[in-house]
This record gives sequence, C-alpha cells and structure tokens, in this order.
Amino acid sequence: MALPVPVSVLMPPSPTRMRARTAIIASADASFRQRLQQRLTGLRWQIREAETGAQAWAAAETSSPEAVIVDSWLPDLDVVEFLREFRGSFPRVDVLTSEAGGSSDGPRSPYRQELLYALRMCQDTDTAAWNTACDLGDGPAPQVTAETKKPPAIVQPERVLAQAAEEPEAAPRPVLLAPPLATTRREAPAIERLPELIGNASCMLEISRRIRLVAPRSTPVLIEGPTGSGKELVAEALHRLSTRSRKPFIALNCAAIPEALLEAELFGHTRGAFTGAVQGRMGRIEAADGGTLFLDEIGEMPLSLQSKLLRFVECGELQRVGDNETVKVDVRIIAATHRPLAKHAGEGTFRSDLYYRLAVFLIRTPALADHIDDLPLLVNHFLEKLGRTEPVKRIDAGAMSTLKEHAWPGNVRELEHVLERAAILAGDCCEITTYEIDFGLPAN
Ligand SMILES: Nc1ncnc2c1ncn2[C@@H]1O[C@H](COP(=O)(O)OP(=O)(O)OP(=O)(O)O)[C@@H](O)[C@H]1O
Repeated sequence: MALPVPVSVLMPPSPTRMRARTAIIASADASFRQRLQQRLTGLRWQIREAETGAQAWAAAETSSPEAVIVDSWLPDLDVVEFLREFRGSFPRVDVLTSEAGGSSDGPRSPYRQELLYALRMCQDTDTAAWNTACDLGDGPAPQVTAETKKPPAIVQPERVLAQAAEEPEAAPRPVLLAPPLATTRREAPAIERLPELIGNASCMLEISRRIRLVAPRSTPVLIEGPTGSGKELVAEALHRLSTRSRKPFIALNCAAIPEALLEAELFGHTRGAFTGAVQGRMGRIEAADGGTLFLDEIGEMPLSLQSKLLRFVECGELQRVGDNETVKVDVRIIAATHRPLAKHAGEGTFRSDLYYRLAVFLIRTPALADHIDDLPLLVNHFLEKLGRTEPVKRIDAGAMSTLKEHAWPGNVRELEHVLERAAILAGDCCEITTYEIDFGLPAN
C-alpha cells in the first residue's frame, strides 16, 4: 500500500538523502520480511533480506547499511549474542530489534522514526495475542503488563510522521515486530545444540554456542581435542552455518600425506615441477576458493611448510610449486589438532606466529569420558543411524552399563565402531546385550 504522506516530511535535508539508504531485515519469517520490504521500499529504502544471522552479517559486510532490523529469533544464532557481536563490529549501524535483551546503546540513524513507523505498519493484526512487548531499541525492554499485552492502537501515518518530525522521541513507539511464531521461538533454550552434535553436557552446548557465534565470520578457528571426539564434525558445522556454505569444504589431513607431497597437495604444482608431475594441478587451498579449508592434524605439518602456510594466511596469496605466478585465493581456514599446540608453539616445535593466526578462535572438543552422561544419547543416535540400512536394534540395560564403564580412549568414534560391531554380532536378533559388546582389545 502506498504511503499517503511524502517521506520528505520526515527527513532533514542532507546530502545523503539522495542516495539509497540500505536496511537489512534479518528474520526467518519470509512474510514478515516481505511486508516490511514493501513498506520500506516505498520509503525509498534499499532492502537486503537475510534469513539467518550469518546472511545478515554477510550483507552488513558488503552493503554498508544504515540500519539492521533483527527479529527476536534467528535460526542459526542466539540473538542476544549476535546483537552484541554485531554492534562491536558495525558500531555505526543503527540496530532495531524486538529482542528483549537487545536494547540499544548504539547509534540511532536519523531515519529511526521512519523505520519504526514502517515496522508498526507491518504489524499483523493476528499479533494482538502476542504478549511480549518489544522494545525496538529505544530503551530497556518494558515489563509485560496488561497495557503492553493489548494490540497497539492504529496510528494514522500522518500523525506519526508529523509527530516524528517535530518531536522525535515522543512519536508513538511500535511494540510488535514479529508475528506470533516468535512466542514459541522465544521459549527455546538460550543455547540450543546443533542437531548434528549429539550431547547435552554443558561442554557440548558450549561448543554449539561457539560454533553459532563464529560461523558467520571468516575468523580462523582452531579445534583442539582428542582423536575421535568430533573435531571434523565441528569443522563441517562451522562451514554449514557460514556464508560460505555453498562453496567447497575441503579437508586435508596433514598427518596422512608424506612430507614430500604435502606442499604440492596444499599449494598445487605446475607441469614438470618435480619428477612424476606430468601435468599441472591446483592444490587444496585453491580448490577451497570461496569456501572453507579444513587442515586436520595441523600439528604434524613440517616447520618448512608452516612458513609457507603462514605467508598464505597473512596475504591470501600463494604460488604453486614450480610457478612464479601468484594466485589470490579467498578461504576460511579451520585447523584441528589432538596436540596441545600452544605448548608446542612455546617450545618452538610449532611456529608460534602461525599458531596465533590459526587460533584466533578456539573450540575444544571433550573426550567422551568427560561427558559420559551423553552416552545413552550417543548410543541411540548411532543405533538409529545403523537402522537406516538394516533393521533397527535396541540395546539392553546390561549392555548400556558395560558401555558406561569403558574408558573410551578412542572417544565417540570408538563408540560408533563398538556399536556397529555389536550390531553385526547380534545377527538377526533385534537386541544388543553385553555378549555383543566387544571392545576389540587385542587378546593376550
Ligand atoms: N558429538 C557427536 N555427535 C555425533 N557424532 C559424533 C560426535 N562426536 C563425534 N562424532 C562422530 O564420531 C566420528 C569421529 O568424529 P570426527 O572424525 O569428527 O573426530 P575427530 O576428532 O576429527 O577425529 P580425528 O582426530 O581422528 O581426526 C564421526 O563419525 C563423527 O560423526
């Protein structure tokens, strides 16, 4: 619906008036985004829609917005954390949010009243039942009272605009941003674990929280944890939740490739660069362009190669082996190790300058023994997974106790293998008992 009042009423004359103003709408609710987009486009705003926090972040990096409007729930991130991080990184952007913990202490654009007006006009009449009052960044979240539970009064656009122009702070404040869906979403726990990361122990929830926070950025991440504890799973989740998710995720296990070949594998090589190089080949770094490079067992990388990797991390450029030409590549690096890399860096067995560039953000995956209460959840998860290709099996209480008593030196991977072995040993029987639990220890 076209606005009855010219926008010029609202805006002070300024050179920026003529250029399109950009706002990002971050909401998983497509119809809300669409309604608001229509409204703001009519007010000569250029809109970038974002379904997730990661998309909003990427849009902010590329479009220099004046404002971002954030729904009270985002599918990939905790909104309060997102707002805190966002304000730190984009201090000039006016943030409007219905999230109670997100009251504004940041800048207010000269267009704030206009945005608030558009938000108010986008309210769905169905939202009258939503009992959470929204402070759209204009102060602390109001208490929920009978008054705030009432649907907002319909305000004449002319009145809002005129009032906003004369007395910006006194203009009626919109109280609803999101449709009723947000009510149930708000009830979600503050830290929701990622679906692929099984485990409700606090250390596992902390991993999900950290993944959600850092995934949208290009910040390098170092994942530390014992073998089989889910480091690669974490790396994949970081990629999945990043803005790079449609680009390649390339993994390279630095311990699995002979030292002599590792350099060519990483950086690529030209034809004839070494004996046997019958044709040129791009390396894993180039193959990951635009996406994520996962360097597993980074602690095993020879020192000579570490300096070459450091150069790439610092300038984003590389040279294939045997080539003088420089290639620019955009990758996010995630590295993993089972070693205490900080200690190695201190002792000089790992380059400390490279360590600090890789460990900008650290995630630690725990040994299974350190979250053994998650064992039943993990067992069910793996039995369900096995059940996708064969008849589903249950596990009896005795077998579960046997599993709980084990030390799990191979962590979750070992558990997965023990269950696969047990399912084979159980044959046609649909129940796994203690007799089928075989830890595969070598016979004396
Ligand atoms: N929390 C978890 N929830 C579900 N599956 C898990 C979890 N942790 C690990 N796994 C599974 O265990 C197996 C081993 O995990 P992963 O390869 O990620 O471990 P890793 O720490 O990278 O091992 P390595 O150090 O040997 O490379 C995979 O099949 C993975 O999916």
